[in-house]
Amino acid sequence: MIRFEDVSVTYEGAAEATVRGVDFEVPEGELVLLVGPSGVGKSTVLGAVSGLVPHFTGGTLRGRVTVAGRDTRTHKPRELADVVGTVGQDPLSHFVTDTVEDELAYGMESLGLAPEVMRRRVEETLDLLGLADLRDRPIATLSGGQQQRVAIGSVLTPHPRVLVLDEPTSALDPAAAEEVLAVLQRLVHDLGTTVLMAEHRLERVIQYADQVALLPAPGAPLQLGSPADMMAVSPVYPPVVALGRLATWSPLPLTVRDARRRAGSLRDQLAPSAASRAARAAPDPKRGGTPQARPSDPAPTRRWLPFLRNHKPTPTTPPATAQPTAEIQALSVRRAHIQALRQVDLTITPGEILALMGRNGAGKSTLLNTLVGLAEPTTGSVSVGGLTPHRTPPPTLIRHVGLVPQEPRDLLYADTVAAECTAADHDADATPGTCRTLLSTLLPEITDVTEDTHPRDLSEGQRLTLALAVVLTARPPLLLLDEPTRGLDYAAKARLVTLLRNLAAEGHAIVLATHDVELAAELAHRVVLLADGEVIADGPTAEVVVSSPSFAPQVTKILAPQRWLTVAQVREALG
Ligand SMILES: Nc1ncnc2c1ncn2[C@@H]1O[C@H](COP(=O)(O)OP(=O)(O)OP(=O)(O)O)[C@@H](O)[C@H]1O
Ligand SMILES: Nc1ncnc2c1ncn2[C@@H]1O[C@H](COP(=O)(O)OP(=O)(O)OP(=O)(O)O)[C@@H](O)[C@H]1O
Repeated sequence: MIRFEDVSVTYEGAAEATVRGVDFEVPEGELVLLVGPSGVGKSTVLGAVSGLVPHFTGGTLRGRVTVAGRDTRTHKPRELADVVGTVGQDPLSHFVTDTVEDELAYGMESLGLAPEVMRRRVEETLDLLGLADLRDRPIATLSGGQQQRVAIGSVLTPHPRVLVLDEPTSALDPAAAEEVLAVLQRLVHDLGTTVLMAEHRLERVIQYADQVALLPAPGAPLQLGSPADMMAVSPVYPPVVALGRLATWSPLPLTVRDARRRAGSLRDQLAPSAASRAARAAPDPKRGGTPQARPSDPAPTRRWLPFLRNHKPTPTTPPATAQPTAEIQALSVRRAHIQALRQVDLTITPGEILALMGRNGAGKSTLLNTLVGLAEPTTGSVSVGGLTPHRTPPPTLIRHVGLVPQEPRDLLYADTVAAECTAADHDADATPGTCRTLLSTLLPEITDVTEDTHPRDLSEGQRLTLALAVVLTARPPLLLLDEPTRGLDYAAKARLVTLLRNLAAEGHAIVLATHDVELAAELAHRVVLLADGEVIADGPTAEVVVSSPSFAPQVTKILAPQRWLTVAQVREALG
């Protein structure tokens, strides 16, 4: 159904081809997962299937890509639209109409389907993707995850034979991701739909793949094989595989269920450390709970950019006497007729890393927005460093709080990476070069990107890192990140974890709104769960996530009833 014959793509101005010698086939009715580190060219391969590369992106495509027998060099994307449905990384750029129902119907209208067929498929898709309650809503008022579900729904309704999906679950909560993937699997199994999908959160998707197409490094040949074979050699792999590699299980487990079946002896080996951890763990006086295990590395340095040194500082529990960085009291926010937050109380203290979790639409972004003055309290109060955010002028506020938004492009407005960094230095009154240094430290590969690259042409991970560098340039005591691991591979995520731990050790308070349960398990001191605008749990990470089937990380599920959160903890305990 999809055939690549010795394909290489070179973007304009690039010294070398982004992908080269790509040669593989995807048979009809298979789901193939495209795996590889950030910036390796996954979106480029996907774009070559939908025709967006090179017709829309520019550059040169050598070799041949055919989809259902059509050559994508000679067929423009719209001439492939009846066969290929594409969801890119940025749902907003997809939408052509204003409301959910219109958007679901649009693709079918352009193909001239009969009104009764359109009606039926819209209803089916609203049900399948849990969008029925949102059918009349303007798309612009939906949360990030709700928008992503609409974007997926809008490509499903025309029943294309081929689906090309670039990180389709990146903004979805864990339960919604499972629902969407189950729908895709049904299409593959029941209708013979062919799916080519790139996704960084392999823990969510690997079990659905028939085959894995691996791009291990820039310019390296693409390898196609069974998920287990590819996971044995891939530089990127989910925690279940990391645990399998650590325990030398063969074949490698790909699901929590597989791993649980083999975990008996590992649990036995870990039992003494689990018992001694339990005995050591003193109740946390501040929160009345058991603190999670913490690395016992050297004391943190006070230097700015300490992550330059590759050390793991001890996450600090803030002293009880510390002045709060931010305080939220009885906060309610109404947006149009939607009650986005209800009576939220939250105190954020210096040095703490707090993960805000909850289903799509629970109110996480709204809460972050109130902290940076982008949303106003309807009732209640918000105070950051003693200031009321929505009444504070931005030049003052950026020194107190910075938000890396869900769509980094909402923050980036210059035409080049260099101009973006210069503007950030200027806005923050920082020494020229501060932003650029931050950027290269966060993402060493950024040196491959010229100063003149348009932020739009960066890969998703690169763009997010640029936005993070821009925000950090002003060194705000409160750093907010909305879904920061969207588009990041495991290595970039590990660098982000080190960076954020070090910032916290310096006294920065960090709040992450995230659906990435593995990130929360690894990084957060505390998890606040929101449901329908209300706080339903607030406590140490281990306590909040352990009891939740949706929010527990893979290692916790595999090794229960012992309470381990990450592979790193298990490795340390095994010595
Ligand atoms: N339109 C474009 N013009 C110039 N360079 C581009 C363009 N699109 C992508 N690139 C570059 O090509 C490389 C591969 O990008 P691509 O988005 O395909 O990688 P990716 O594997 O999908 O990355 P990620 O996982 O971070 O999304 C990156 O260095 C990127 O900067
Ligand atoms: N401008 C708006 N007008 C009306 N309703 C809105 C607006 N922005 C958000 N909402 C609604 O407020 C609720 C909370 O949205 P919010 O974006 O805070 O959720 P979230 O928890 O961040 O979701 P996600 O995980 O999908 O990003 C949702 O029901 C959303 O549809």
